[in-house]
Order: sequence, then C-alpha cells, then structure tokens
Amino acid sequence: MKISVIGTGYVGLVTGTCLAETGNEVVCVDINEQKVQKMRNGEVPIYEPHLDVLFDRNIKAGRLIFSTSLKEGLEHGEVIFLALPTPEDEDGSADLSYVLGVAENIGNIITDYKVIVGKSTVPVGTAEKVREAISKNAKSTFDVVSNPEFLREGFAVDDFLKPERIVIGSSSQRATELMEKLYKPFVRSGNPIIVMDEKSAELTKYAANAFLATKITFMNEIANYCEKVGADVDKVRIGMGTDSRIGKRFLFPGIGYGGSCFPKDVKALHKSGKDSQYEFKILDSVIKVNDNQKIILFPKIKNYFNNDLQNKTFAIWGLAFKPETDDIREAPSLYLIDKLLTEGANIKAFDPEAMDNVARKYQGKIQFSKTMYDVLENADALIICTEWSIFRTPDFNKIKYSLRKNVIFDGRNLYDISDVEKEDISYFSIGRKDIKI
Ligand SMILES: NC(=O)C1=CN([C@@H]2O[C@H](COP(=O)(O)OP(=O)(O)OC[C@H]3O[C@@H](n4cnc5c(N)ncnc54)[C@H](O)[C@@H]3O)[C@@H](O)[C@H]2O)C=CC1
Ligand SMILES: O=C(O)[C@H]1O[C@H](OP(=O)(O)OP(=O)(O)OC[C@H]2O[C@@H](n3ccc(=O)[nH]c3=O)[C@H](O)[C@@H]2O)[C@H](O)[C@@H](O)[C@@H]1O
Repeated sequence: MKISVIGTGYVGLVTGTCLAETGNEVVCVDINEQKVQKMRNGEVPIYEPHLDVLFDRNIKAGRLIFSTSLKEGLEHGEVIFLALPTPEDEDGSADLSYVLGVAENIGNIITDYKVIVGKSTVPVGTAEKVREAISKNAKSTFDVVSNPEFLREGFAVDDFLKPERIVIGSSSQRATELMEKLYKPFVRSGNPIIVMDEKSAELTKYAANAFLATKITFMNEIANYCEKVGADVDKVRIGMGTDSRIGKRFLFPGIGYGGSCFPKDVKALHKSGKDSQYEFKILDSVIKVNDNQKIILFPKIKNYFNNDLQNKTFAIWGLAFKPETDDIREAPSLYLIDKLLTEGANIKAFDPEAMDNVARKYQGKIQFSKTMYDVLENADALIICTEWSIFRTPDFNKIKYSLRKNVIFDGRNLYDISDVEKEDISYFSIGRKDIKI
C-alpha cells in the first residue's frame, strides 16, 4: 500500500518505518528541513532502540523516503497518517493548531480518495473538526479515521510491531477495511483490532494514559504514607501486584511521571471535562500529587545538609524522563535540578543519552561527565533520577571514595535496602526506610 506520514517525530517515524517494514511504500513528511536532511543522509534523528536497523533496511530497499513537501506526501499516499504534535496549551487543553493547520491544507491538495488517519492524541470531537477543515476546500472524497497510538518511548518499535491492540475509530466501511488490511501483519499473534466510533477511539487514548498516570500516582501516595508509618513500599507493591485484578506493572513509585504524554494528556482530559461541565476530581488530585512528587527528594536533601545547599555539588545519574530514551520533556530530574540551582547548589550530571538535550536547555549552568563515575568526583552527594540499567549494580566502593559525603538520594528505588545496608553509605529512597550512617 502507498502510505504517507505527516510529522516524523517519535510516533511518525516509528509508524512510517514499521509500515515500510511490512512492505508498504512510505513517504515521511516533516516541516523541519534539518531533520529531513538528516534522515535523507541515513541518520535516525531520535534515540529509539532497534529503530536504526529497520530504518536503514527500508531506506536501502527504497520503501522509506523523506520529504519536506506536504503536497508530495498527499499525492503519494492512499492512507495519510497525521502524527503531529498536540502540546499543552496555556489553559491545559491540547493545542490542535498543528493538526487542524495541516488538515486545512489537505483539502486544497488531494485529487483522489484518501483516508486521513489521526495518530496524534486528541480530545473527543477532533476527527469531526479535521473532517470539517478538509471539507472546506476538498475537491475529492476522503474519510477521517481516529487511530490512537499506544507505543511507549524506549520500546516503540516493539510496541508498534507487536501491539496489544489496535484501536480504529471510523464510521466508514471503506476506510475501516483499508486500515484492517494495513494492520493485519501486526496482529498475527491474535491481538485484536478494535473498531469503534471516532469519539470513543479518541477517548480510549486519554482514558488509558490518565488511568496509568493515576495508577502510578496512587502508588506514589502509598509510598509517601509508607514513610510516615514505617512500612516498605516495595513489599506493599509486591503484595498488591500479585492480585491479577491489580497487576504487577506500573506500580513502581518514584519521583513522579514525566514525558511528553502523561503530563499533558492528564491535563487535557481534565480540561476537556471542564469544557463539558464535568469535573474530573480524580485527575485534579493526580496533577497536584504528581507536581509535588517530582520534587519529593528535595526536602530530604535539604534536611540532610541542614538546610544549606549553597555551593554544595550534586552528581545526578539519569536525566531522561525514563530509561532508554533521550527525551527530557517534563522529566522529573529537571524540576529537582531547578530547585537545587535556586538554592545555590552546583549540578554535575551523567545520562547515557539525554545530556545533549539537557545541555541545550541549561546553557552552561550544569556540568556533564562522560561516565557515571567521573560525575561523582568532587560532588557532595549522588542523586538518582532515572533507572537506566547501568546504574543498577554500581561499584559502591567507587561511589564512596569519590563523593565528599557518603550519601545517595535514590528517586527510583534502584537498590535493595538489605544490599545497601552492607555498604557504609547513607541512603534515602522513596517509601522505604532511610539508611543513615
Ligand atoms: N511520543 C510518544 O511516545 C507518543 C506520542 N503520542 C502522540 O503522538 C503525537 C506526536 O507525538 P511525538 O511523535 O512525540 O511528537 P514529536 O514532537 O516527536 O514529533 C512531531 C513532528 O511533527 C513535525 N511537524 C510539526 N508541524 C508539522 C507540519 N505542519 N508538517 C509536517 N510536520 C510537522 C515536527 O517537526 C516533529 O518532527 C502527539 O499527539 C502525542 O501525544 C502518542 C503515543 C506515544
Ligand atoms: O501516549 C503516549 O505518549 C505514551 O505514554 C506512555 O509511554 P511513555 O510516556 O513513553 O512512558 P511510560 O513508560 O509510560 O512512563 C511514563 C512515566 O511514568 C513513570 N512511571 C512508569 C511506570 C511506573 O511504574 N512508575 C513510574 O513512575 C516513568 O518513569 C515515566 O516518567 C504510555 O505508557 C504509552 O502507552 C503511551 O502511548
């Protein structure tokens, strides 16, 4: 099939590449000329495990090409995916200007039947708005489908190739059949393609993200309470998670959820509710609890240093909002760094993939190191913000000999309390007892 993808970010590039992998001819369009040039030179512009192999293979096979021209994309594809940003607007709602802006141009360009597929995360009613925007200028027939994406950064290729489900919101049989044909290779294991109306599909996406954010936030509250009463959240988590109705996943407490999606999507659903005179009280709390959780280590750090952080130096392991990505959008690490900088502290940081992005944001205010141990030199304490695998079994002797104070603040509960107790080191984590030497 001939496919075009408009917007070649995390979702668009993975969608385009994986659809090329199953034999489709794909044109990926992006407005960012530098990005398109990079991709034409064979460079993957984001860090996403396993994407490079598929990217390379499909470019060489001539099934994956890149363009800055919307016209070229629209002329090529029978199915046109819109994988455009829907960032948070000032009032918390989803900014639809990218999606509707492109939709308005589609009508002017298309001359034969197209299926326009919304992959972006959008509020209920957006498919209808896209349809209206295209109709203003359309000279040919088209259908609009809502096909929300559930991939996770860091596992994007795997999630796309083996999705647990595919949701298709469509009121057109012709469009639905085309989408089912396109996705058939991805559901050979028996996972379902779920067809529904557009509005329900749009809401399914927000409901899934908001539910997961709520699950994490609930555990963060349980963790905070564990600290008050001397319980251990790791034990509570395992005790709860073995109940299959609860499940083991997404119960890990920490310094809050971040990323390009949960924070904005929870706020957007909350705001959509308000616009329809419905108050999502749970989401209101989730937003507030998570805002506080992002800086939950700060009072522990301040307390340890007797309220004086002036000229103290903190080494940070992990900057990305989660492991296996270079994405720092809404990363909890940044909120903690800002608090520490405001108190006059110095920051040194190490992250396997996200240092360039953070360096661009802080413009010289933070020092970076090439290795996880170099960053500890002349630092007073170590703070862990992201659970990259390489941090999981560190050489505690190296940590102790490098730091000025033998202390770790762990925002991701990377180590077993019983293991750290064998080391001569102070250790503060989330929802578990403090180790003070
Ligand atoms: N990042 C993720 O893991 C997931 C994101 N989503 C949703 O997918 C949508 C896209 O997200 P990301 O891929 O993360 O965004 P992104 O910001 O990584 O990529 C968006 C791309 O669109 C391009 N673009 C902007 N305006 C354009 C235009 N007029 N024409 C062509 N290209 C244009 C940008 O240059 C950028 O490369 C959002 O609605 C997001 O909520 C959904 C599931 C997962
Ligand atoms: O709409 C989206 O963009 C995507 O948002 C999330 O994916 P992603 O943001 O890539 O990352 P997650 O693995 O879900 O983690 C999100 C945040 O929650 C935090 N988290 C996750 C799990 C957990 O147990 N505890 C916890 O604090 C992570 O550290 C991270 O900051 C969803 O998992 C995807 O299904 C969805 O498609």
